[in-house]
Amino acid sequence: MNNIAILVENLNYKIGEKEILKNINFKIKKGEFVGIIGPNGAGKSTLIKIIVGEIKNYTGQISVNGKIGYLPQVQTINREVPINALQFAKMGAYKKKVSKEQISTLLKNVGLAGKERQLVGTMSGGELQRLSLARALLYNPDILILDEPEAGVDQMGKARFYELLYKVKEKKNLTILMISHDIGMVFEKCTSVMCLNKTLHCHGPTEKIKPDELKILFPDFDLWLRAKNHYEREHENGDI
Ligand SMILES: Nc1ncnc2c1ncn2[C@@H]1O[C@H](COP(=O)(O)OP(=O)(O)OP(=O)(O)O)[C@@H](O)[C@H]1O
Repeated sequence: MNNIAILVENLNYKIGEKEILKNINFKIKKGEFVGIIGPNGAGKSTLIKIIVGEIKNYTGQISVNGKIGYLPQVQTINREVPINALQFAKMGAYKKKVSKEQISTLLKNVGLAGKERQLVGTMSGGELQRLSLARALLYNPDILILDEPEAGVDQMGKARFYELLYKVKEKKNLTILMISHDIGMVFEKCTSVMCLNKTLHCHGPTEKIKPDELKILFPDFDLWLRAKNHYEREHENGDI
């Protein structure tokens, strides 16, 4: 288990008579950046909720080696609560004492320098996403789990965020598990891919997943190709 971050064995989960996840088995090694893809209703969020401990009535074994930092979707964050970026980030520290300077440095590292006093409700999707990352990092996780970080974030914000994630992963030797609907971005940034649709259809290093395997899962595969071409056009000058 030493070099394994997450081990899932014989996982099954039902809601009533409906099978949501069926016989899921996989290992994620430390330091991997894994993208979970699959159609709507495939069970991706359910799998993550099981790994982070939100859902408990499954059968099978889940072993997690390290502390998990969890980033829910931006849309689930309540923008009505009148708190500023500093207060929001500080919640990630739980009971640990952190100084304002520590948080300010972290905000700077995620590209939010000087935004300490800005109300969370007035932030863009991209800013809120990076603020959530700062909050999760304050907890010093070994494993970061993200549910659709691109939701509510524009294409450039998304590319910047994935680039930032990759840098943080390298610097802190994190393992990342991320649900995404942006197949193009997953193939650009992740080291491996998991294709889920109730069962695990394919799992392996990004370069070893064959387009034919994805075509079976995604009727709108052509859309992905268009998204990929768009991404390449936007990045032809090497900008992030
Ligand atoms: N509380 C619930 N009661 C009944 N069915 C549920 C419940 N939560 C999830 N489901 C069903 O479980 C299945 C998997 O849902 P889940 O949210 O994990 O899928 P997903 O792959 O994350 O989908 P999406 O990409 O649309 O977010 C879906 O068919 C969904 O309708």
